[in-house]
Amino acid sequence: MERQVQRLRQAFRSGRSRPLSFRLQQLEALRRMVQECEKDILASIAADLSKSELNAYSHEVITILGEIDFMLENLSELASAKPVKKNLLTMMDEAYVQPEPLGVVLIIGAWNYPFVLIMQPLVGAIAAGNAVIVKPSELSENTAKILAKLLPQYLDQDLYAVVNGGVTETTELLKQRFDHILYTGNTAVGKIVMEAASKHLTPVTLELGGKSPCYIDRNCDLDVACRRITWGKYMNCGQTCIAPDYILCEASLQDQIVQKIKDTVKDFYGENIKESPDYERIINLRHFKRLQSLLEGQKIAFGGETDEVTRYIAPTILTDVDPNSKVMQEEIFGPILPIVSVKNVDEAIEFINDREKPLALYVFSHNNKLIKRVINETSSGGVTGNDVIMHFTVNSLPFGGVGASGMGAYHGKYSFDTFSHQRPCLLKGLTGESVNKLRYPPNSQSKLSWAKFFLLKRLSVGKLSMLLLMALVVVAAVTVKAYLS
Ligand SMILES: NC(=O)c1ccc[n+]([C@@H]2O[C@H](COP(=O)([O-])OP(=O)(O)OC[C@H]3O[C@@H](n4cnc5c(N)ncnc54)[C@H](O)[C@@H]3O)[C@@H](O)[C@H]2O)c1
Ligand SMILES: CCCCCCCCCCCCCCCCCC=O
Repeated sequence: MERQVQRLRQAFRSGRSRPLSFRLQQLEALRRMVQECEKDILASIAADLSKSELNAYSHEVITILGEIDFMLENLSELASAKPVKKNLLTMMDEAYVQPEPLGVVLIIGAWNYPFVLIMQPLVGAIAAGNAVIVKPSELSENTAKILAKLLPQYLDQDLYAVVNGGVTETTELLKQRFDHILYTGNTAVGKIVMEAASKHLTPVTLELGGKSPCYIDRNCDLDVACRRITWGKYMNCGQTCIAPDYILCEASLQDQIVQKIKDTVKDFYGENIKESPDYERIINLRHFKRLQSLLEGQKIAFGGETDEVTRYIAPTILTDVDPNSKVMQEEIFGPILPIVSVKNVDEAIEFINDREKPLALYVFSHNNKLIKRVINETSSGGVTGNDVIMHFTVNSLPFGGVGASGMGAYHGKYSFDTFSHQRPCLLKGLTGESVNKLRYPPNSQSKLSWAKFFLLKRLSVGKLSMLLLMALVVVAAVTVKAYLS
C-alpha cells in the first residue's frame, strides 16, 4: 500500500497531472470508458443490486456522463486564476486566487450507488489535477471488479489507481498519508476515517447518511406528493442516502396517504411486485435481517412481506409510529416508510430540530411561505420542496451533509473546489519603497495614521475618483501658480 501511494505521489510531483490539456484528455478517456464499456458496467451494477440495466443507466450512468460533460465544458474557467479586490497599499500589484491541486487523494465509495459514488468524485479530483486512489465498496463486488479492470485501461496508471478489498485493506490504506480523503458511507466508519486522517492532518469530506424527514402539509396535492414520495422511497429498494426516511403529517392525512402510496405502488410495479424489473432487492442478508427487525411490533398498513432467499422486502408503510420505536432511531435504508403524526407544522419543525441534522429534507405544500419557513427554521444537508431526491441531480448545487450527516460537499464546481487548494497570490514590483517606508521600523504616530488611511479607509470607486480629481486640481493649481510667479 505504502509503495503504491508513493508511486502516485512521485507521478504527481512530476507535474504531469497539472496541465489542463492532460486533465481534459483524462476526462475524455473516462467518458470513452463509460461509452465503450457501457454493457459491462450496466451488467455489474445490475448484478450487485438486482437492478434492471435500464435503471442502472438512469440511476448511475446518466449522472456520470453529465458530470464529465460539465467538467469538460467548464474546466478552463474553474481552473483559471480569479483576480480579487485590492486595498490602497496593493493597488498597483496583481492579486488573485489560483486553484491548485492538493496532491494524492483517496476516494472511498459505498455500495448502494457503486458506480456514481466512485466516479463522480473521481471526475472532480482528476479535473482539479490530483493523483487519485479509489476504493470501491467490497459489498458491490461486481462494480468493484469492473472499476479495477477498466480504469487502468483508460486512465494514466501512474496517477490513478484502484484498490479493492474490505476493512483490512481500507484500514491499511488509511494509515498512509493523503492530501484529501472523500469518504461515502455510514457515520460509524466516517469517524474511523476522520480519526485516521487526523494523524496526518489530512482534510476530509464525509458523505454520510441519516434520517431524512418528509413533511406533508394539509394544503397540498396529495396525489402528486404521494407519487413523488413513492418513487424516491422505493427506488433502489429504499437504499438511497437521500430517500425520504419517514413522513411527518397531521393524523387526519395518514389514511389518505397510505391509500395513495398503495395505488402508486401498483401503478409503478404492477400487481406482482416481485416480478417487476423496476423493484430491486436488499444488498445482503445482514441488512435484510436488520430491516426485518424494524418491522417488529409495528402497525403495518401496507406491504410487510419478506423473502429471505431472494432478500425481497415489499414496499411497506407503517402507521401511527411511536417516535421512540427502533425504526425511528436509525436510518432505515430500505423500503419501509413510517408515518409519524404531528399536530401542525410547528410540531414538525420541533420534531426535526430535536434530532440529528439530516442529509436531506423534504416539504410538500401549495404554500410556498410554509416551505420557506420550514427551510429557515431547520437545518439539513440539502432540501427539495415538493419533490424528493431531485436536488442531487442539479450539479450546480453542492451535495453534502451537515452535522451528523457529513461535512464538505461535491458535484460540479463544488467537486473541483473540494479537491483544490484556493491559493492566494499577491505579486508586487520592486519599486514603491517610499510608501513601503511606512511599514519599516522605526514606527511613529504619523506612520500609524498613514497605515490606518491605507489599510482601513473604505474607498469606493466614486470616492477614489473624487480623491484623484482633487489631487489633480491641487497639482494643476500648484503648476499654474509656479508658472505665473
Ligand atoms: N451522503 C452520501 O452521498 C451517501 C451516499 C451513499 C450512502 N451514504 C450513506 O452510507 C451508508 C451506507 O453505506 P455503508 O456504510 O453501509 O457502505 P459500505 O459498507 O459500502 O461502506 C462504505 C465504505 O467504507 C469502507 N469501510 C467499511 N468498514 C470500514 C472500516 N472499519 N474501516 C475503514 N473503512 C471501512 C467500505 O469498504 C466501503 O468502501 C448509509 O448511511 C447511507 O446513508 C451516504
Ligand atoms: C425525463 C426522464 C428523466 C429521467 C431521469 C431520471 C433521474 C434519476 C435520478 C436518479 C438519482 C439517483 C440518486 C442517487 C443518489 C446517490 C447518493 C445516495 O445514495
